[in-house]
Amino acid sequence: MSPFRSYIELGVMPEIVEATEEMDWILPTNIQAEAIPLILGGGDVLMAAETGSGKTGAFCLPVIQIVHEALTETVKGKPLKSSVKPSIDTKVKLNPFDRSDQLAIDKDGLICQGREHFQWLGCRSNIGVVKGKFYYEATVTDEGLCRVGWSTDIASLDLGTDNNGFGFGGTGKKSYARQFDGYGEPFGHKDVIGCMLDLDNYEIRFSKNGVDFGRAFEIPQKLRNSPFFAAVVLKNAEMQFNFGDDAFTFSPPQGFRTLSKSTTDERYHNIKGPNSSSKESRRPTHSAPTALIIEPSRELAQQTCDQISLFKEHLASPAIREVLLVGGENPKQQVNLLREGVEMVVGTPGRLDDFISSKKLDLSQVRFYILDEVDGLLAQGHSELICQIYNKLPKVSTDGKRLQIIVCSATLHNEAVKQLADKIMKYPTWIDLKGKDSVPDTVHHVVCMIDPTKDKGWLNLRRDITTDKVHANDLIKSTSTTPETLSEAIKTLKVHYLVKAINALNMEQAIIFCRTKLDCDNIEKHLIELGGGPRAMVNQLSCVCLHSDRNRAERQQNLSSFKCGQIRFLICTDVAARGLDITGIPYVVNVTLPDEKENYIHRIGRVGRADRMGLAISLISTVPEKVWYHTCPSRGKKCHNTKLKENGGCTIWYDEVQLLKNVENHLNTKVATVNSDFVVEKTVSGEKIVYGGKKSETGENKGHFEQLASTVSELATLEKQVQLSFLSMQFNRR
Ligand SMILES: Nc1ncnc2c1ncn2[C@@H]1O[C@H](COP(=O)(O)OP(=O)(O)OP(=O)(O)O)[C@@H](O)[C@H]1O
Repeated sequence: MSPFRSYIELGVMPEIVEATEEMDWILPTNIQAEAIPLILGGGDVLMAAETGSGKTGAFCLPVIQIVHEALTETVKGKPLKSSVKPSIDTKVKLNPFDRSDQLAIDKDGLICQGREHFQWLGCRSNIGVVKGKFYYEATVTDEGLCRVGWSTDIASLDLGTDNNGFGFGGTGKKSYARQFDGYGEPFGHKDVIGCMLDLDNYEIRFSKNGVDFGRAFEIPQKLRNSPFFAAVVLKNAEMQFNFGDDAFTFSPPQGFRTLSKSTTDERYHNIKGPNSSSKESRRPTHSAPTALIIEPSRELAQQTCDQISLFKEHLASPAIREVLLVGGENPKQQVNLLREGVEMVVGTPGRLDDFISSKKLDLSQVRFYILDEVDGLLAQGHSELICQIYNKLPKVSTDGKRLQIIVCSATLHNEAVKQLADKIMKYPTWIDLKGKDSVPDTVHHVVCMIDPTKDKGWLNLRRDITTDKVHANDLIKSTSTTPETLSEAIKTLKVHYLVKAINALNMEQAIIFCRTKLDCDNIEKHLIELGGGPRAMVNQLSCVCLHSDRNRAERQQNLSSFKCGQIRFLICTDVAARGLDITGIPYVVNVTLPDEKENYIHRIGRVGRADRMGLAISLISTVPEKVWYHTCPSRGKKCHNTKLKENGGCTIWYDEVQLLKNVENHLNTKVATVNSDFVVEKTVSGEKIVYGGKKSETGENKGHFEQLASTVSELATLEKQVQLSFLSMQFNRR
């Protein structure tokens, strides 16, 4: 798709476009150009795109638009729209209003998919028949368990488990009233099952790949006046249906007709469906949002919430109300806000879990379930919560719209995400701009190897630099080269090298990532001793910390003073690795590599955003470092157990050389090395790159306008040629 389509062309409403223009978003980014139409079109979407590529806008813009449209209709009391109106539809399809919640049906109503491993999910056709002899075909399009057949409209969706439905299952069994008897033969992937209903002789039979197995059931007397519908039930399987609109794979037996050719007097419409004629004005339900967005950190949730309030700025009344539900905020205030009414909720897992389980948040109206930084949420252990929330969401809303699920991240390429998508998403579209996790070309990243066997400087630094006390019980001797001594040496050298890098590159601002909260605190302490710290705003080393031991107010305050440039250095744990968007930050320093390679990509992606250039430097120890790994109940509070984890303690040996290899393998690239003088001379077209500056200014890449320039000039030349040839034709005619 061309990256030059405007927001209007993508279908975004003018009021929202006005807001994007005020933010200087002239054209959609590539991910926005791909995702917006898909979301507006009602699809489930998995968005994989580099850090800083504009994913927040890609999901927020279309969701806000749909939420606003729905709200306007609700408040004005317009008739509820329905994408499928079973009572008037003349085409035979699977009925989305007569199915198990989690069963997915494609838009044509001919394919259905159940992804539950432990639960049967069923569905029936929208049109049934009351007389005649009918045939349809069902093909197994994905391995799994399935039963097809015929049932009345009051039968259980778990076909064949009550007195109103007749099924034939893949294990070669027919079932009625929960009685499973051998019949025909087993079937599976790619087999075509013919389902025959004979209401002249009151019998049901089945065929497999054209082989008729003969009578399976005699329809009992009490059901002979009931309408019969095509029915299916699946367990982690998929089936495709042909009710006769397409040519059958195997011809129906003599005398049987297709369901789609049934006549009006033979037909019976399933009345289950949305109330398509309600004109009653409805007020939005309190505490019941239309969109639910989950973010892995409070800061990111706040940021997304702020973006929503910018995007909705010019939307006419009724106004969309967004509520932030994160820990550290007063829950009473949050409850009050919800009670006033809410359309969009942005929250973090813990607080959302609290509010949902205590029924303070009503999920009955949710139409959009959005998992931002989904792999991060899964890595934090929230897979179960995500599924629990999903199970509570309505799969079709009161106005007949299906639940849409959107997940995104710069690092979507992992098995856990795929498994989650299989479980909860319905025919999702993958938007994968690169096909693998990658680093944007605006982000340069280098490593500086630190070898304590060569750099003995740590001996003199020990008294000035506080380390994490992992070696409090070890004998650290200047003369020894034991792993413990080298590990302690590296802890000291890392802090020293950090300050060296800051000075060498004359860093205006940087985000400094540490592995633990304690490391953050120790570095802050050291920078304060050097004259910096939170209160030394004008100092070269002014800094603040951001990690989960700091209270919400301090975290907010620290982030905002860093964002507005009052403070030069933000020292943080991986709590700030993902999503935080601060334009123009020139540098990231990884004092220690993260243990998850994905977080390396997210951390370094805090620079090189919104068309700016950025440099990430990782300090890598050439020797193993012994670090805290608290598994104790207190999670490290007052824990001094320096024994290794395998010996019942709370430490591990950390191997950064291996971690670097993992990152390099994942990105399929070698990360460049810099010396301890930190001279990083990157030039493009002879010009030195200014980190923090605009990419287009450095000449490395051109912005949208510059990219368009050559096309525009080509068009101008073409237009001139056309005009000249037109004039010459006119001239020659005379
Ligand atoms: N169409 C646009 N034109 C100009 N700037 C944009 C556009 N879309 C987004 N941006 C800017 O790009 C920056 C990055 O956007 P965003 O935070 O959505 O990235 P992301 O893809 O979510 O990154 P991450 O993976 O790190 O979370 C933001 O500063 C945002 O304002």
